[in-house]
Amino acid sequence: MSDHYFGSDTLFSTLAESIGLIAMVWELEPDIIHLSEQWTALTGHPSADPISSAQLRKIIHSDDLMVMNDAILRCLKGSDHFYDAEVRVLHRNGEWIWLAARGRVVERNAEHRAARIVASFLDIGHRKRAELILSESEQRYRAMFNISPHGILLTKPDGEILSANPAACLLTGYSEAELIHLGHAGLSKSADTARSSLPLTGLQMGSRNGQASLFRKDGVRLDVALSSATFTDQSGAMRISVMLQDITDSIATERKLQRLARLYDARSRCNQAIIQSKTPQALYEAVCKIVAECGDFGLAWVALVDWQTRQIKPSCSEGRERAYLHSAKISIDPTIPAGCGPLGRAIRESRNIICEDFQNAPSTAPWHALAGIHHFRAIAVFPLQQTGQTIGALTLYASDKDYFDAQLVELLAEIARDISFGLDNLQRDIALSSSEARFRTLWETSTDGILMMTQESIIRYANPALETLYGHPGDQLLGKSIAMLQPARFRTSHDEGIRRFLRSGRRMLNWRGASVVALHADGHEFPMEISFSEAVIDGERLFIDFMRDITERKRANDLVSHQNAILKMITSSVELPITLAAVNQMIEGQVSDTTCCIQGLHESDGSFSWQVAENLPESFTHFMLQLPTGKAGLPDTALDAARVVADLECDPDYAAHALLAREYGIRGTSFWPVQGRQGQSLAVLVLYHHGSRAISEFEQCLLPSVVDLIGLAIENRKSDERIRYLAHHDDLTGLPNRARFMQELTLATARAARGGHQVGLLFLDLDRFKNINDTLGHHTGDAVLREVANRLRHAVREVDMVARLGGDEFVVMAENFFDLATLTGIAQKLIEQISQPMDIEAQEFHLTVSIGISIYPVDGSDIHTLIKNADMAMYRVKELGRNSHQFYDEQMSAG
Ligand SMILES: Nc1nc2c(ncn2[C@@H]2O[C@H](COP(=O)(O)OP(=O)(O)OP(=O)(O)O)[C@@H](O)[C@H]2O)c(=O)[nH]1
Repeated sequence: MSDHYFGSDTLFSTLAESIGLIAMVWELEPDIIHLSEQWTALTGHPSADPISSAQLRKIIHSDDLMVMNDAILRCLKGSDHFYDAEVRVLHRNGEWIWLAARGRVVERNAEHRAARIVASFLDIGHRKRAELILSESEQRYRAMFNISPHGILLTKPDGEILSANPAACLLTGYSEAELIHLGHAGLSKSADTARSSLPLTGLQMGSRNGQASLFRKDGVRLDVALSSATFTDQSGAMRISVMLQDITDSIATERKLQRLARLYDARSRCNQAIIQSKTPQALYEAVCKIVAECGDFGLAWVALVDWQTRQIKPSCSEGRERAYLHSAKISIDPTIPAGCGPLGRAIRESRNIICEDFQNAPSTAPWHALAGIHHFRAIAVFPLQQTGQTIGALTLYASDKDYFDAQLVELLAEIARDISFGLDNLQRDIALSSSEARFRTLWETSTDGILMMTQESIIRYANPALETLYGHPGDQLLGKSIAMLQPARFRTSHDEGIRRFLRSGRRMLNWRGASVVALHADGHEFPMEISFSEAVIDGERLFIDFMRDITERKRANDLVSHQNAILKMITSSVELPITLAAVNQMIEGQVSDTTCCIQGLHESDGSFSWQVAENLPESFTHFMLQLPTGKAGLPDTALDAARVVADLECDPDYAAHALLAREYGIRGTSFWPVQGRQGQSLAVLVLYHHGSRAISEFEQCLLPSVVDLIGLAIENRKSDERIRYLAHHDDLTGLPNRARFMQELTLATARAARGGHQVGLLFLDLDRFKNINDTLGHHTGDAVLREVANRLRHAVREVDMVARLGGDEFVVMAENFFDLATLTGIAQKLIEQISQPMDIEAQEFHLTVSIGISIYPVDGSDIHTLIKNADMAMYRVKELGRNSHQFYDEQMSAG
């Protein structure tokens, strides 16, 4: 402030200085501003010299000039004061400082215009800085409030909403006004009153952090994260700022993750159940329970389908809404609405069907009302398959729409596939266990020996029958070479066979029913039928051998084929000794340690006259043959009934030949009488046993039939002989018959033709034989004929043949005669013999005979001509008076 001014008004000056407030005195005309020292203190500018208003304006911030102008203008317009004109003044140090100016008009001119203004300044820099910070903070808060992506509510502690930012409006779907109207409580209630109310716990409690659910205006439930802070507003009232962050998605994701984690757990638990379940029903129940629990499904159930009736039947169900199934009608019949729902389609089409809005989908219309009661909003159906065929479905109901996201569906589908897989396994297991049981039974109870051997012929497995078959305990077989079951001579060919097969696949042996020779543990060999197959068991290629002891079968077959051979021999007229030798051989093949002898009876005297015993020493059989029946040889009863002598040495009846028997290594014997069809004794079959033993059951069966066979052979032989005899002999007289005679005549004429000699043929016909028949009967006639034959046979040489042609006609054939006189001599001798009286049946007969003679080749070059001519000559004799003979001559034929 200038000295002259302040100096001239000491009071004012003193006042100004003392209070330190007055900074300037502005004389408006002329424009002079006097500055005090306080100005200097405030602005750093000198105050000794007055300045003009223009100079003042230069150091006032351009933004604030208007403020200064307004203040002055107000004074100029008549106001005496101006207050708090806040302006920025450039401090001498170059910084802007805030000053609040307050002025007063202290002098006016005659026109009452302000002539002098006194102004004081207050340093308001501190306040301005505070205001700035506050303003910036406020701006930041406002900005944050308005543009925050998170909802912010300003509330009273009682939950009344005072303000809501745009994000909160966006989040909740309500306007700010609506929110203010609703308050906390309203937000935590759904607009849809049917839905449950979830409290905004965090808001109500005013906790700093929390989580809550609220319902949007459109009814959608939101999950929000809460972050609240309590503060006091300018009025000192307590306020709460609540920040809402929509975490619905992350909560949903988290829930899904949790649900998935639970379902993954469920899957592993299901897999456990699949392994542990023994039946499909147990599997369904276990899986249903697990899935319902882990997936938080209101209902999980397994439906089974009956394809014939098209009915769906719940196999099991789990979940709090199980009652749904009592009322729900579900089918797979596509012709009715109940069959066109997700379950019906899923089963028919064998595919997963997910319905994310169960209560609104057209296809689920039949169940909308019921589903509403049970809060089902989404459904997922996963068909279950067994061996490729859909047998039902796993069906799950969730209380939220869109519950089944892709990941969940995939997981549940996997569980369904696991169940299907489990069902197949279970079926396989059941089949396997029943097959295993069957196999076990077969393995353990089979009468066939079964062994499995490696490619190296090492025995891997052997069943109990095999042990019995070979006489080796099982533990002695396992791990051993199969060679121990084979006679040494077959081992090399077995090994070569296996090697060849492994190399080329060629089978030299019949794999089904090959006959081999097996070696028993006790060293004996026995016939075995063996069938092979190949299998890979536990990764190892094995040969499986099925073995059957065919000793009995072979014996039976041998027996049958032997019997057939013997029967053939019998019917083929093979010599009896050869046939009986075959019988002995058959018995010796069937009965171990036995040698046979068949001792035949002489037909006439009943003594043993022949024997067949090719395997007994001749000295022994000769000795035995000599022994009379009932003495030391065969027992008295040998021809009547079979008898067994187990040990000759212990039987006093056989003391005589026990010694001899021992010499030939014979201990026991048995006798089997052979009888003919009429019960007549034919022979005895004698079995000599090399050890002391009783007859076995088999032998008891075998030997009677063998004995019959022997009887048949002997009788057949006799019949044969008879037939053969009758074929060539006259049954009545025993003379060769016509057929035989014709053969012999043929041969004789052939010989004569070759040798150039002659054959004489004498044709005999008894004279008036008919009378005998007629008077005394045929029987006597037969006796006469036999006597005639006898006489004729004895009347001629051995070389001359006598035959009966039939009736009372006989022929004599003479070869190698010298002349006709020889033939005449024969004829006369025959006539003479016949004419001798015959005593037959106490009567005497006198017979004569007429004889015609022809000679080969002169009287006929063939036998028929020869016979005819002899016959003609005989008739000539008859004509001439009988009882004589005639040679044929050609005139007889002419006559
Ligand atoms: N007893 C018996 N009579 C037989 C047999 N075969 C034929 N006769 C009979 O033998 C008789 C043969 O008679 P013939 O040769 O025709 O006549 P005959 O009485 O001998 O008279 P002649 O030959 O003219 O001298 C017939 O009565 C036959 O029935 C037979 O086997 N036994």
